Amino acid sequence: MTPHRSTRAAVFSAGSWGTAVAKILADAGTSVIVHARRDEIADAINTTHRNPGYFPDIELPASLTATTDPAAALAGADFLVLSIPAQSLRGNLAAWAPHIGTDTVIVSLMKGVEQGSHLRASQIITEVTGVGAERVAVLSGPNLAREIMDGQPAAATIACADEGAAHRFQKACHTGYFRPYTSTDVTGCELGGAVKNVIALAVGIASGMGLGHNAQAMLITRGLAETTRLGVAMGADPLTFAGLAGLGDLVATCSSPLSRNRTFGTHLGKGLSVQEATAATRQTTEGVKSAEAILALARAHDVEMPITGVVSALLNEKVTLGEAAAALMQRPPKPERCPPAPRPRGPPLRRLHPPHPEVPDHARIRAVRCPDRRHPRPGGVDDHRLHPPARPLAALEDVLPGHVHDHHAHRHHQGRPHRARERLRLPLPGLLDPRPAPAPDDPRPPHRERPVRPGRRARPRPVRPR
Ligand SMILES: NC(=O)C1=CN([C@@H]2O[C@H](COP(=O)(O)OP(=O)(O)OC[C@H]3O[C@@H](n4cnc5c(N)ncnc54)[C@H](OP(=O)(O)O)[C@@H]3O)[C@@H](O)[C@H]2O)C=CC1
Ligand SMILES: O=C(CO)COP(=O)(O)O
Repeated sequence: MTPHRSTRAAVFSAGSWGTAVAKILADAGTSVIVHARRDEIADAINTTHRNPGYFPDIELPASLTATTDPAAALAGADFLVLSIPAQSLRGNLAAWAPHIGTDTVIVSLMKGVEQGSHLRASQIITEVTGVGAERVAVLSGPNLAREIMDGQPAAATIACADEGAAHRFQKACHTGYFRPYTSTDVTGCELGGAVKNVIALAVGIASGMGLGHNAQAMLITRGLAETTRLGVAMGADPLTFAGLAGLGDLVATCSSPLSRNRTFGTHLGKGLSVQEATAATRQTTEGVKSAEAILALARAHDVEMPITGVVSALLNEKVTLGEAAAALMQRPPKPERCPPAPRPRGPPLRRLHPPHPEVPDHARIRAVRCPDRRHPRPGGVDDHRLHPPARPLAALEDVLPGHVHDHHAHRHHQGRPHRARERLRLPLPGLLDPRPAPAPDDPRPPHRERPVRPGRRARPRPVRPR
């Protein structure tokens, strides 16, 4: 926490999080210049040391200055800190790229996935600027900007393929109230930040519908499970999702009324249309724009994300609130965590994991396959790719056409009415169908045990993919 004014950071955006991170950096002793897109905001920061657009009541450090000129902001910058809406990153960055220095480390604060390309911010940065992964970092964690502006303690994770770059930014933003940790798991940190926004929408919806803390905790916990599944499939370290950028951010966002995503969800849960909820929201709500892109990633990686699926369907106004809740609750029963998976037969893993520059091939394969098949996979994640769900997701398939990849249903139910599907077609009597969840169509118990001969110890039998 030693002052180091010789370190320079250019923060691109004078929005909520950009302003808060600029303040953190300045308080940590870094020399900071903010790039605002509006003259009046830049002028106010320079003259009154306040940001009237976002935090009119908070005095900013006097050392913090602002400009609307990207070249001036980027001159001599050690760090370019980006904090604009993820969907607007590509176009803006293309205009700023010529001014980025050859040694400048680019730090993304953004928690969204681009529509159409389905890329995360760090990938867009690499693509647009041509800068190598060793110079692209992300900062993510439970960081509600308002609390940080009030000087309340918080922590975050800075991830970069180059640990040295992460350490340098850690030093540049470490203050008495902000404690950054480092990591090399860029994919995991970014996915944790992007998917939690969608889960926060779901929790907000539940809260707006008047559902209680049990329901909200269920969404948080199962939301974490589906985030981890996607992350592991994309080469992330499962343990990242137990950290600040995973569970930490998920809990903060899903439980705080300060969260824009949770608040947007609450509006929907109270019966506002998507259009009305958008009109009631002034600031960036990344989950609304990212839900469909995240679902597309889930499909591409053959991962189940039922909560993201229903949120996306609600945002597209394809289902009602009651149908969405029923679709989640009437999914066929399954174990909370899948047991150790056998070595997968069928298509090689390589086909399911398209190469990615950030993750060496051997690491990707190690992340999902334990060399000793008697042991759980690292992190014990219930990973649909290696252990397909015992029963189909037919209930969800009806409300989310095309989402569910259901090998079991294809094998066993072709040409026959599906009980779960039939059930959903019935008009829902209330918010939730009070009838019991559909009985499994598969008469086999989830895990058959072999009869054990006296004197011999039972050994687990490899589970056949269904
Ligand atoms: N707020 C928070 O607590 C946190 C936010 N984040 C993430 O930070 C990112 C930014 O969010 P946040 O600061 O909250 O958003 P805000 O809505 O508060 O601010 C957005 C900023 O981006 C600018 N902006 C908006 N649209 C465009 C555009 N099309 N082109 C260029 N600039 C634009 C705005 O300028 P103007 O004021 O002129 O409209 C403003 O400076 C998001 O990805 C979010 O998920 C991450 C952690 C915490
Ligand atoms: O990312 C955040 C907290 O970590 C902010 O969440 P919202 O964008 O939902 O306000």
